[in-house]
Amino acid sequence: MLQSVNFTKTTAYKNLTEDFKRLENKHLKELFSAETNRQKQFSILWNDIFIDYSKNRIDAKTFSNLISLAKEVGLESAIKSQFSGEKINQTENRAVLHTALRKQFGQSLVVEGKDILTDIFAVKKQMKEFSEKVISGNWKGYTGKAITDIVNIGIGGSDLGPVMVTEALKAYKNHLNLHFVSNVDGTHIAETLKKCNPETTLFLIASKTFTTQETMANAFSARNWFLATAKDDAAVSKHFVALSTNSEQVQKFGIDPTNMFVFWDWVGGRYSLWSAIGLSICLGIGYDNFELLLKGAYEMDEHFRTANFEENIPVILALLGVWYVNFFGAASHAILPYDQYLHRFAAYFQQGDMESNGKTVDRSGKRVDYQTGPIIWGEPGTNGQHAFYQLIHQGTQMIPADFIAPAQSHNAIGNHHQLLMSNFFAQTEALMNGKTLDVAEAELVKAGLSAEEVNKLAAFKVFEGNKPTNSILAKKITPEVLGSLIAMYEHKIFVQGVIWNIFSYDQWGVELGKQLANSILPELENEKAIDSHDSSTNGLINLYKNWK
Ligand SMILES: O=P(O)(O)OC[C@H]1O[C@H](O)[C@H](O)[C@@H](O)[C@@H]1O
Repeated sequence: MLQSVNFTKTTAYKNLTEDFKRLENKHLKELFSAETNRQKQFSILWNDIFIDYSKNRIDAKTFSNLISLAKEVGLESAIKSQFSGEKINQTENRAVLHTALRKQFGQSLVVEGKDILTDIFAVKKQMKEFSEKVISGNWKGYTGKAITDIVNIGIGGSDLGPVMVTEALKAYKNHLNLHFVSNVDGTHIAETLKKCNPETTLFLIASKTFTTQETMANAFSARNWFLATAKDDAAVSKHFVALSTNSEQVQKFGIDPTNMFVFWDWVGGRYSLWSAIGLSICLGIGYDNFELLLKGAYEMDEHFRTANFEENIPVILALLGVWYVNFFGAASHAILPYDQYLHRFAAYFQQGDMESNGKTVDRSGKRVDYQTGPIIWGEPGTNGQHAFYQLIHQGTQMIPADFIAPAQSHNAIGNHHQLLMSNFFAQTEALMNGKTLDVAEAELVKAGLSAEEVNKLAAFKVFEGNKPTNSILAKKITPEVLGSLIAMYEHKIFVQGVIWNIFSYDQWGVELGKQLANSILPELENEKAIDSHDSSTNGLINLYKNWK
């Protein structure tokens, strides 16, 4: 079981406090000139991924104290607990075993006396056979036509992962058109169905619980739309399949149990793309590529599980994050992929990270007196450069950022990739070095400005620099590399949760809004004025009722 340790009371934390005093006002430029082999010291080449964390505000001593922190909070045994299937998600009394889904054929994992890989491999086989049948055109719709369009209906973890992965691996896409409907806003399903033909559309109803309001509403609307043309309940089985842990609800909805792809309560929603929830991935890029994605994740699992902390990528990234959140007071962390295909990567980890570590109560049930999970955000470069990088460069907040780029593009058109990469390299360099007042003045003088104008303008052209970044350079974004990158962030999140002494695998914080929406829903169904809430909520509801 996970130990409950307040990391701010450890010796390592005390030492880090001293490190902070030493480094708080030290410029990264100074650190680089003091250590000529700094990149070598603070980087890891692993498979086809290179992690350069040298542009961080640490020195060798801080690095070693951060590693000690991981040791002191019992990270080693926490990793063992997670991988072996202990019920570390204590508030839900569940194991956390998305890593089991990535195990390779021929392996086993016995949890509570049962080899859980037997069931996992059985579902994978079902996914392989089904996806191959649909892709080849052998799976026919109710009028005998092959499937052309797949609509995944799901939300949160039953949507974001498949969306992100199928976008990231679009270069591997086959002929099937993929659509994702998540929002309960009728616009989402309506606009999607406009593009589909009921005879050739396959719906995947993706929901771990099969009770999620948004997903069920969209699923019922999709079925009504389908039956309006098919006019035969028996046709549903050729066009609707379920990805879920809840067979009872799946059957109630009317989906044939043979069309159900199961997973288990030990797969957290935001960690479920590796499970049956990944069926849309198999359909979109083929089962073999899905297996490669799992393989890449498995390799990262093995690295995380076995590498010394000093060489352990997720552990190091997590510790650097803690360093900025808890010592420098960073409130957010940016994920900035220089790859258009990764345009949903940051959005995916908004759920992955913020739903996991957005907690205020520690594992003993007490309110924490330190900061926990940061706000995760980001957009692909170079678009972000022309939008929000201003604040990263010259704003008052410290925003540690991960820059991710592939050395090889899937679309080598002209010199596009060189243009992209020149920006990737330039940004972290600029964030680190900044621009001094002297340089800013000299540039203005060179541009022919008068002394007075130089004096007026120079301050605005100064970049303090000293902004920490990680550069994550991959050879190419293949399914395997993507799998490794996703698993890398998953483990980073876990490590941070262990250090912050919080439960990373529950998400009680999403419940209150759901509860209140359920109590408000019947109030919207009649014309009566509402007075059961505060004046703001009553006023809003009543105005809505007047206007609708
Ligand atoms: O897969 P489902 O059971 O439909 O859940 C979908 C999503 O909704 C929940 O409210 C949680 O916030 C998410 O963690 C989950 O992924």
